[in-house]
Amino acid sequence: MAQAEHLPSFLAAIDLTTYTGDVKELAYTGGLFAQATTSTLDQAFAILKDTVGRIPIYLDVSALDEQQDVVDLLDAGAAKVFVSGTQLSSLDKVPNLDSNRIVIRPTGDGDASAILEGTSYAIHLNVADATTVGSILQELGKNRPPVYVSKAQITEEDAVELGRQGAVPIVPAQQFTTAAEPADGQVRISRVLLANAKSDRPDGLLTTLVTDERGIALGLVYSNEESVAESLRCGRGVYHSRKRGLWRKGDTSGDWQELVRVEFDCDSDCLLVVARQQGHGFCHLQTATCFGEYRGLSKLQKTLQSRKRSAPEGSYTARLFSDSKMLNAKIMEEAAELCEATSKEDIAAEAADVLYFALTKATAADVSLEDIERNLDAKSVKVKRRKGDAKGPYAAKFGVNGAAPATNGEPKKEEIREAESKPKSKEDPAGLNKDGKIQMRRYDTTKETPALIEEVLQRPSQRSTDKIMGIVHPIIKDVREGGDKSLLSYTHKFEKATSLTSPVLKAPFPKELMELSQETIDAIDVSYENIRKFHAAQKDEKALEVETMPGVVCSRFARPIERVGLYVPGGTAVLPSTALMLGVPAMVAGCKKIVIATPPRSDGRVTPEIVYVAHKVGAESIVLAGGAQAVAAMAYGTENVTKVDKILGPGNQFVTAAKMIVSNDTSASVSIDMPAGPSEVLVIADKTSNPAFVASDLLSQAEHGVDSQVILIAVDLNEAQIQAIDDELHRQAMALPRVDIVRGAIEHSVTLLVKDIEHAMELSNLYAPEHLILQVADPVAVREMVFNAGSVFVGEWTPESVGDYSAGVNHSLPTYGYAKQYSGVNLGSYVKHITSSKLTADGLKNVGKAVMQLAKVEELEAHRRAVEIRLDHMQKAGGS
Ligand SMILES: NC(=O)c1ccc[n+]([C@@H]2O[C@H](COP(=O)([O-])OP(=O)(O)OC[C@H]3O[C@@H](n4cnc5c(N)ncnc54)[C@H](O)[C@@H]3O)[C@@H](O)[C@H]2O)c1
Ligand SMILES: N[C@H](CO)Cc1c[nH]c[nH+]1
Ligand SMILES: [Zn+2]
Repeated sequence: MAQAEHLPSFLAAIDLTTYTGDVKELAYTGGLFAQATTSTLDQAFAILKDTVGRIPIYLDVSALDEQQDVVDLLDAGAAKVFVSGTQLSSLDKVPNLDSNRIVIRPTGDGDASAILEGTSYAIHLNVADATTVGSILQELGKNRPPVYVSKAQITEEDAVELGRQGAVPIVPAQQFTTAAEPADGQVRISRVLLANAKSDRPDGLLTTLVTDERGIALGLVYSNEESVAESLRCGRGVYHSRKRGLWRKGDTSGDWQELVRVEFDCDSDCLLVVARQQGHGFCHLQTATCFGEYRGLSKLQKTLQSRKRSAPEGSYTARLFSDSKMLNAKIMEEAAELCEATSKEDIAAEAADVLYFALTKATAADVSLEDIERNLDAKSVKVKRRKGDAKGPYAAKFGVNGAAPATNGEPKKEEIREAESKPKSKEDPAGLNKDGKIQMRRYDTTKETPALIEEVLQRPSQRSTDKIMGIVHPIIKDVREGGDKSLLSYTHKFEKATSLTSPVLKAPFPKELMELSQETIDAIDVSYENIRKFHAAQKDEKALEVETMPGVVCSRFARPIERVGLYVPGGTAVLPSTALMLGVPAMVAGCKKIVIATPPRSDGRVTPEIVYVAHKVGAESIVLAGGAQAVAAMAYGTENVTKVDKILGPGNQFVTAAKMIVSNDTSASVSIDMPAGPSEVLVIADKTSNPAFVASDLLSQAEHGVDSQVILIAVDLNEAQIQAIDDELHRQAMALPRVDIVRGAIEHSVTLLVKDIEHAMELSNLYAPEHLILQVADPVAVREMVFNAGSVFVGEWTPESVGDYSAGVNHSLPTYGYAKQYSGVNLGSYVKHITSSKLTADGLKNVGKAVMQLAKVEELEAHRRAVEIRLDHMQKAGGS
């Protein structure tokens, strides 16, 4: 499926060696395209610096040898980079790099369609003629990725035709013109810009939204080719008035507009003109917009700008503008108050004050909101993220980033902690978990309200369900309709496994795909055997039989679910242990077809450990796909993926949402195990616990993902004992390879101080953790008090990780509080229970009266007669 993306109407190719910065008319629309080579790198950085946030710059970097140069160019704000296939495979591994910023540049033009087939990256085609492009585009159909096209001798007709087909033509900048009558070989900007325009009006006019640079709507007008061409020519807002024809805004009122940008909306039926309004405003009523005056920050900016021009002498604003020391003092004062604010209202009020004084400082220096937002946008495209640690005196002041807390009147650590113990809201920014020290926020339940404790026990917020559903529904539909081809294209997109040609690996699995070290084989074998034993013991070997009345025998027997689909996550970590946890019970239960789905690596292969487990449990196939697409393929089946009856296994929000959707679709006829999402653990520790053990258990779940959550309930611990756990947590975390993930998880993790084990268990049952660890004096007795938990780990010698891998219990467990109503995966998850009843004649005589009476009550006469007819028959037979 093509990436949903807003494409420019064209790119104007410039030569970095001769570029002088004169791109005025071209800057109003489209983007600039240039070749960055080792010798033109400096110019490339210069143009990016010059245009960042104003003109999108597209760079062909296929001649650069150093990947770091490419990343630096993206960091400097390049909109997209055009890369070779070899560069792509290494760029793939760069964290935070948005795949939408990469365009693949196949070499040669012969087999472009073959290269395009199945890829989800945008493509740059360098072709001989427009007809070839036309036919390639047609062949690729609507769902193709974005295509950029350049051509040796490109004419206006070529560019227009390409635009019509939805491709982005690349035209040498010097060929572009704003002249009404172009000379030979020239290309009119307005024509290419409007190539794909669609008017939904009978008069052919284009509905035009006019906004300011902040995106605030100024008004709605109309345009046509003539007005657009004129607008580009003179750099002003020019429109088409239905009464007066060509309308150069401001010619009579003086309220004219400086043109900033012209572009189309997503489906090219509405033109967007971004303009800098001069004079009173856009509206004929002399207001800023046709919808009234500005509000919020725009209004504040307008007021400050006008005060700067003419503030009454002695007024407060005039003082602020003229006294920079006073202004700086106000900014610091308000920032400090914002740090101290805790309630929603106070934070809103203090943040407003900070913004007011900050904007005053900006206005004094002629810096506008638009400049500030451009700066924010430029930062948002950075690939290399700043660590964002607090610096210098501020780090010391708050004792973060390992800095010693300041003395000399500055708050000491104990003072901060003291402040911490005051009632606070969940989002309290003064929480101890600053990004330097890895530390959980701490709440004393004897001092806080129960409502606050319940609030802090909320799971980390997940992306909105609507948003996730909005992403997942189309994926499911695509795979259901497009089968293997769609499934593959999603794998190419998400897993970047572009070399993969078949979405399924069928058993018997080739030996070379499961080559492992002997230690790994031994470890898998030990775990396999323990999991097998524990799950085999859960088998109902014999049917259950109960004689409810003399001659009335009820029984229940189990049968395996025939075809099961097991989802083994593979996004943030490869989890062969999950393949064991799902595959072994399926095998023990006797499921006939075991299908395992897991996202492949970018080389298209599955981790050998997973292949080995699949082989051991007798899986019939491995679906090389992840996410919602894998779930859909197993729910509905495709040409090569076997349809299953039940889908089991944990996964991220896309996987969980897809499981929910398919299980609700009666036409899919598929059930699921449970919602199992981000890992979590709750540890209850008392004075007998070992701080290092406690910290290690918390960290073992925190390292799963930034959305994991870990909770410590400290039972009657004193400050030194809690501090010992905190210190251990920080020390051990800093030594972990996944420390960044841990940091993210700890952000929304908490320590709760309670007085006794009863309160600890009350909170634990309320939270219903996926894993509950009891590091307390009498853990077996405390286990009796557990009502809601996925799996319990009893005593100091039972780390949670033994359950994750090898003890024999299952690690696929309900999260997010679902332990209140769901069990974790167990043998019962793979079987159905069928009941049967067998009556003798006496049995029917004994129970028949009750049946007939109830059937009568329900007025279901046929039910009643089914008994009566038999009883009559017995009577006749007995009488004869
Ligand atoms: N509760 C349990 O028993 C248990 C056990 C193991 C793992 N887990 C949890 O399972 C989760 C695994 O998540 P994961 O992400 O590592 O792997 P995953 O395999 O669940 O998800 C990866 C897939 O997500 C899809 N995806 C990613 N971004 C997408 C996007 N923007 N749009 C659509 N699809 C997208 C891709 O298809 C990708 O293949 C973790 O939260 C982990 O803690 C839970
Ligand atoms: N703790 C996870 C379940 O929440 C499972 C797992 C797999 N590998 C390591 N841990
Ligand atoms: Zn784990």
